[in-house]
Amino acid sequence: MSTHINAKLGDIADIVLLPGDPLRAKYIAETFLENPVCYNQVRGMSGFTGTYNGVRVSVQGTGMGMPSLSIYVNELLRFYDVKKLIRVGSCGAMKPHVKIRDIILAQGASTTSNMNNRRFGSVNFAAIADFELLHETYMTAKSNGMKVHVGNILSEDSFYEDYNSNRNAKLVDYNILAVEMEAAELYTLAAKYDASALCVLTVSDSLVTQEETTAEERERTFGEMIKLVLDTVTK
Ligand SMILES: O=P(O)(O)O[C@H]1O[C@H](CO)[C@@H](O)[C@H]1O
Ligand SMILES: O=c1cc[nH]c(=O)[nH]1
Repeated sequence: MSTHINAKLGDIADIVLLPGDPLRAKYIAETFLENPVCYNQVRGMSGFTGTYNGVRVSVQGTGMGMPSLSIYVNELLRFYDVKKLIRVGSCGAMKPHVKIRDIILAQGASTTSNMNNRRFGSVNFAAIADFELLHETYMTAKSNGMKVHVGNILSEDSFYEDYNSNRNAKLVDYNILAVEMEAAELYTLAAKYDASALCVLTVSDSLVTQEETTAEERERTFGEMIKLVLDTVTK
């Protein structure tokens, strides 16, 4: 048992999917996993373990933002020996060619967060995905005929920013595909604890066109992303 996760060692699988929303964790467990068992309800941040293709997989909500994700990922890595962590999140598209409902594999995560400044001082640590996990997920997508974007994203500290600021224009020039709020911390912690991590995102809205998906559409397209990830990690 750790401070924020009320589970015994062994209750949580080696492979954990990480949605920001704990209700999405419940939806994923109930829709995609066989025999899901809830191992955590502390603060309503649900965690479940079940099987997919006969392989044990867990799904743990992380909350929104890097400080919240950091708590859950630290505890999964330090106290539950988790080896593979795949964030399954939503994001806002920043480039015009990235459309609503598209899927992004975040090869790297640039960040505005102060968490890495505190860790590394003047060094700008490059928070990157695990190469094998990224490659395997990309190959699964290709063999399923799915189009995915692969590239650099922005992990932002606050949701309500002025996204049309000059800063964002600069980031777009430098090929930042989309914005979300957790990947950089996930990648940094995975590097520290020698684990494999990847962030897979579905575009829920566009900062370019101001379009948004409906809740129903989001559920359906998130399903495509979840299946891609589960098919990859249970091969
Ligand atoms: O859909 P999730 O996984 O929560 O991800 C995105 O949505 C939240 C903001 O609405 C942030 O957590 C952001 O990263
Ligand atoms: O963090 C996020 C997630 C979705 N859309 C955004 O604009 N930002």
